[in-house]
Amino acid sequence: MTNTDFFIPRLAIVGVGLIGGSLALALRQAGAVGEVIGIGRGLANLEKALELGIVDEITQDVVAGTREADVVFLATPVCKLGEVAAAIIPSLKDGAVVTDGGSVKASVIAEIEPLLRPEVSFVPGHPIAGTEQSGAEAAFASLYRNRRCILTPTARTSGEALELVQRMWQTSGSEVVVMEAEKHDRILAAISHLPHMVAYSLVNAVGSYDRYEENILEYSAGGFRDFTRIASSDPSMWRDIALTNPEALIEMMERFECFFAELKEDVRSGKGERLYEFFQRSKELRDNIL
Ligand SMILES: NC(=O)c1ccc[n+]([C@@H]2O[C@H](COP(=O)([O-])OP(=O)(O)OC[C@H]3O[C@@H](n4cnc5c(N)ncnc54)[C@H](O)[C@@H]3O)[C@@H](O)[C@H]2O)c1
Ligand SMILES: O=C(O)C(=O)C[C@]1(C(=O)O)C=C[C@@H](O)C=C1
Repeated sequence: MTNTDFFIPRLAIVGVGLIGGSLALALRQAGAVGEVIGIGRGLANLEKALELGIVDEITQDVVAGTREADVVFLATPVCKLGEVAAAIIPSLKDGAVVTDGGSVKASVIAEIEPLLRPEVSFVPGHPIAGTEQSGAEAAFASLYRNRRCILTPTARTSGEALELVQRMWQTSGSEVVVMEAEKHDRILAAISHLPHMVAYSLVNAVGSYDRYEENILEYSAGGFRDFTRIASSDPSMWRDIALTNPEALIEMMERFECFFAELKEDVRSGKGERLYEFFQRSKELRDNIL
């Protein structure tokens, strides 16, 4: 049943995992989509998506699956987005809108924009929502509810296409924010990419500690587990993100190193007052997010 005046007759999702699958489910739940075609490489995952009612049709042929689509959502790992766009853009129908959900924007735009032709629009996007799980089975309809979705249009993005993609994310429950790709990449390096690097490092540092002949991770309780949930995220996704946003990420890693080095010095020299102030400032910033 349709409960919105926004409607996409034919939506193609390339990469029916957590992000692509959840968009399909959210739009279906809102009655905002007609047919959904799921395109991917792994047949087992596509069959699961069909069985779960995420998509109506599946194919491993990316050109055939996208040819008649009104909107194509690219939800593959970041390093595959350009390759997929190059394969499909020549055969998309006139007026088709391509958008993506990649976690990094400037490198994706640099790859995809030169491939465009006047009849096909591209709206770069990134839903700021996710979990540490992947694949179609991890998808759920409410993933984007009350989350932000950042769109990073360029001078070549048509206003009409931008509005359509904006409405698509709003229909999925998100608040849409528009900004430049470079600003997006710097903000995400700080708020998302750095925390993943820290979590992966922490688990490796603690997990390889071998002073005792036992696995000390088994002693982990709330603190360690809450902090490191994201270290269970897909390693190939995070390899791609690190490779495609290195400048902004290194800037944030260096900033983190400075804070950590100061903290270490204050611990070493027993500066209780400085430690208290550091923890207090951090607590206030963290408490204010909620
Ligand atoms: N997981 C998150 O928290 C999150 C949040 C926001 C954005 N993103 C971005 O969304 C994208 C997808 O992430 P995800 O978490 O849904 O991953 P996922 O692994 O759950 O899904 C990706 C899917 O793409 C398929 N795929 C890989 N290469 C392909 C190709 N060449 N052609 C077609 N299909 C291909 C995979 O088989 C998989 O089913 C990534 O670009 C990621 O950076 C992820
Ligand atoms: O909640 C998580 O598990 C996430 O990692 C989601 C998260 C994030 O860092 O917040 C991860 C990558 C994205 O591109 C967007 C969101």
